[in-house]
Amino acid sequence: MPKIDEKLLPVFEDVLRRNAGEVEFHQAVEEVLESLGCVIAKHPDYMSRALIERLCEPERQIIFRVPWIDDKGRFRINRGFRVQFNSALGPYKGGLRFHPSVNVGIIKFLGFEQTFKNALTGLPIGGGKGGSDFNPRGRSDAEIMRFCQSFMTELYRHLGEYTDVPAGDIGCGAREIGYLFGQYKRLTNRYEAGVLTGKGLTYGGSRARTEATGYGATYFVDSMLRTKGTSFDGRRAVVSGSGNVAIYAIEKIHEFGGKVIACSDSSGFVVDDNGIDLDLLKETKLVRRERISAYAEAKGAGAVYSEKGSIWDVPCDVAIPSATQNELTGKDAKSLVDNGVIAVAEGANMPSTPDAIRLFHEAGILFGPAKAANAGGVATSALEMQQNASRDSWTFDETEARLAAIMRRIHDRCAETADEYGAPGNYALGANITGFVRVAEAMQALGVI
Ligand SMILES: NC(=O)C1=CN([C@@H]2O[C@H](COP(=O)(O)OP(=O)(O)OC[C@H]3O[C@@H](n4cnc5c(N)ncnc54)[C@H](O)[C@@H]3O)[C@@H](O)[C@H]2O)C=CC1
Ligand SMILES: O=C(O)CCC(=O)C(=O)O
Repeated sequence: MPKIDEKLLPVFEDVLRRNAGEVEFHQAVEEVLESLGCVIAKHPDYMSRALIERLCEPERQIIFRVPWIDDKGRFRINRGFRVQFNSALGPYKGGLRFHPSVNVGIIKFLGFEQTFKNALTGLPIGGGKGGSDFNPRGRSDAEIMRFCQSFMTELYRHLGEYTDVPAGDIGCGAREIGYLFGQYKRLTNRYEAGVLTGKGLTYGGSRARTEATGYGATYFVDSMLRTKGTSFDGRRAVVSGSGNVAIYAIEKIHEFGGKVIACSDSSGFVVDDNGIDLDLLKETKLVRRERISAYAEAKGAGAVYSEKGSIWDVPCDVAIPSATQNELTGKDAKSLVDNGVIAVAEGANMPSTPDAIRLFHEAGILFGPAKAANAGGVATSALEMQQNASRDSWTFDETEARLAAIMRRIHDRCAETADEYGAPGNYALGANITGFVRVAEAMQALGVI
């Protein structure tokens, strides 16, 4: 199994030393470096020009205080982050995560991954990520708005349509993007639509952006299945999470003729053998903002809620982890493989642990890594920027057709690169190398940056 090439070990040791304790960032870097031994053998100049070291060091890291007042008049303080990772290909681009677990290491791993993912889309976007340890759960609308306004009151000076363009992520959806955009507009006195993506359709958002990550992951799986002469038709799928990515992955799988039989949230999971009722799931999660247990209660017969065990023990043909990092362990991967899974694609960022990925590769199943499989969201954000720049607004079908074409291209590029480097079918290797080479070539052309 791949290990880091000895020429790259000093780079990794440096990352560990300079970013002590940032375990998710270490994990993300290690996974990419394991793929790059064969690249530096072909391109020794990448080493001599320190391109890999430069790529592991963010261009800029911003950490700031976010003070706000809750509904009871109490003063609250959160910490805000924006890691502007790499702008060789375009303005920094990547979401904002609002979740109590957020820290600089998590934002750094996400920004690092984003840089390669954005490169893979083939579109002119650099990589960045941000967020806060703010917990939106149980907060009123007014509290969310005050928090977002305070967050933007610092962040706005670091943003711009040619500089850095955030979007949503966990805990940051259309409502939060609206409040953030409103405050940006107030502070700058500019209607700079291209400064944020994931906007509402009434003020410059793109059709299909909401659906894009989940739809895109499903297109990616469909492309992988086609290489084996098969499809979603009649297949059982499990999708973890029940947020933005999960909901629209479920929607598209159903359109493709598959049946999603389980989904989850951070408290437990639901198995519904008749297939997840998407209208009820949307009502539960997007409108009433309730726990997934409320779905099972409302659905009644056929739907079983559980807080014990793992969603990955539910037998399925296709699995799309779409909740959070490291949610699918080696043990879960073994269970999926033993139960006959044929394809796994990462809707979330880094949801599979290194052990799990190793097992999927050893078992020879189709494995779509996050950088490729969930790139549809950011790609459609780039399409939103295009529409904003040309003051245009495309139809849903036109935008989705572009998304589908981008996902098929990403799939094919990863597969071709894997073939070229002697590892046919290894999409993870293909994604890492394709993304890396595109950024490295641009950095090389731009001088010592
Ligand atoms: N929204 C987007 O366009 C994109 C999101 N992603 C990634 O997809 C994943 C999900 O993001 P969204 O759907 O946007 O967020 P969301 O906030 O809409 O939904 C997150 C879902 O994950 C669940 N969850 C969170 N922590 C969990 C845990 N520890 N265990 C089990 N479930 C947990 C939540 O209950 C919720 O159902 C994240 O890894 C995010 O970085 C990746 C690409 C684009
Ligand atoms: O749409 C975007 O700019 C960011 C999406 C994102 O955060 C991700 O791909 O993880």
